Amino acid sequence: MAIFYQSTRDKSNQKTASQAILQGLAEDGGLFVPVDFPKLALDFEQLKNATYQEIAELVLQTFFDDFSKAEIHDMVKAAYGDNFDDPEIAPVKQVGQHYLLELFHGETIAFKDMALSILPYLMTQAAKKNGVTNEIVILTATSGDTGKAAMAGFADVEQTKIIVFYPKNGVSPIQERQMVTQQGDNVHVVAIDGNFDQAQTAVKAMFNEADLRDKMAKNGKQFSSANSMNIGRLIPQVAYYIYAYAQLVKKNQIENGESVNFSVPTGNFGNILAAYYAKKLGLPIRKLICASNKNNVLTDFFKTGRYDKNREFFVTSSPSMDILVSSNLERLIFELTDENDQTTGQLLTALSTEGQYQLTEKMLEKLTDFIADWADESEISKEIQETFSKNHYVLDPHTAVASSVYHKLAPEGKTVVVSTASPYKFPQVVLNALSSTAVASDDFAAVKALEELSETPLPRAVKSIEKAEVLHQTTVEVSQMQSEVERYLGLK
Ligand SMILES: N[C@@H](CCOP(=O)(O)O)C(=O)O
Repeated sequence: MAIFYQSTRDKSNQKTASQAILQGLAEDGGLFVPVDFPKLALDFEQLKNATYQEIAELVLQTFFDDFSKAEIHDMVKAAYGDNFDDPEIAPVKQVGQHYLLELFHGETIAFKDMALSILPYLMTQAAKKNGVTNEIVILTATSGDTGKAAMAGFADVEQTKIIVFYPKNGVSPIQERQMVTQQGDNVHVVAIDGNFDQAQTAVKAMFNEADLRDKMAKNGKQFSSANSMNIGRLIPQVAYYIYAYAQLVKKNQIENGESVNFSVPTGNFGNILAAYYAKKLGLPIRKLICASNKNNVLTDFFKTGRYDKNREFFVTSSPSMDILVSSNLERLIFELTDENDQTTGQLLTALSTEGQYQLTEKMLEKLTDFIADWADESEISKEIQETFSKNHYVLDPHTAVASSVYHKLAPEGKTVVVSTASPYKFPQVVLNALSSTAVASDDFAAVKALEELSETPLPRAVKSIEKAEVLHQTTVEVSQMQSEVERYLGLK
């Protein structure tokens, strides 16, 4: 059965998987979702012995069926190899009474590598498949992790250019250094005087700005996305939920068929939506814990059905989650409206014009798969400190949010906390949580102090940037983002 993808704002706008990946965002501003959601009879007696790569192949073959099995096999093999520093790719560790799914063993030590190591292959193969000879310009907004992972993935990939926008004062010093030292002839990273929401809104607007699109086309270029609005970013993330479950069965931690919870640090709603898609596919999941930091717009949404971004935007110690407009929620809203593209469009228009929308009672009743809460800065710090003193395990601040919220909600059943980044991306915050006396003059001093204190191996991703040359220093106002894109692409 061929799977088609429809826009959440116009169901008649349908594409094959490869076309949807190439496009990134639908012309009408909507996000692509499967027309018929696939189901799999997941046999964990077999899957418990599968490698990460085999599970990734299964997931990609199921969702992206206009790629051949051989193509998917080759792409998976190239994407998940010794670029990961753990042969298991996404190991599951027991910490106390729960489990941690470590998603930070890729090149840029954040969970974004799980999808961005394969997206460049999917993109270039999709271009071939559809006879697209245009240069594909990957336009990306980041609050810290996506940007570096996307650049690492697309650096020097033929027929592509990548442009990344990040909030100048809204990422950690290590995240920023990872980005500004990125090499590659097709890579451009730009700081903005604004926050992630402003960056993402401007990026989305550029996709569908008619004049810009024409100019791009006349110059043999077209946009795509490396953010989770691109279905090609989202679906590879489904694999690690299935793999985690298979590992728990293999280690006799759960019975085959037993439902588990996943606690997911949530910002743009991509990671937790991938978990929800895993559940729809057939994975036994009890509750999805949507864990937020002080930017707790999603906690309020799940508790009340009102999405209201009219609130203060906080810069926190978990910057990748500093988001008030969670893009992927649109895919869930589309389902809550019984796939009504008109209603979805109206709610999302209300969000951009009034900054809020309210679900009906009927829609709210359908939100049973999720529970939600948030952690403030002192709870994050306490969680890092307690996890280390009890288990000698160092959490990064994002994972600490998910762990803290898991402890707060204490759901029935076994829980996997999704660990989305290495603590070495946020050394000052983690060091301060672990020691009240340690002082570090800068982030690399904090890295060293943290390494000594925690005896946690230092990843090569951090070692390699300490002395690396800064290659990108552009900063623009939000209102100048489009003109910076045009300048870089030689469109003016
Ligand atoms: N958390 C993100 C923000 C963008 O999210 P994405 O999953 O849609 O790429 C980041 O680190 O940049």
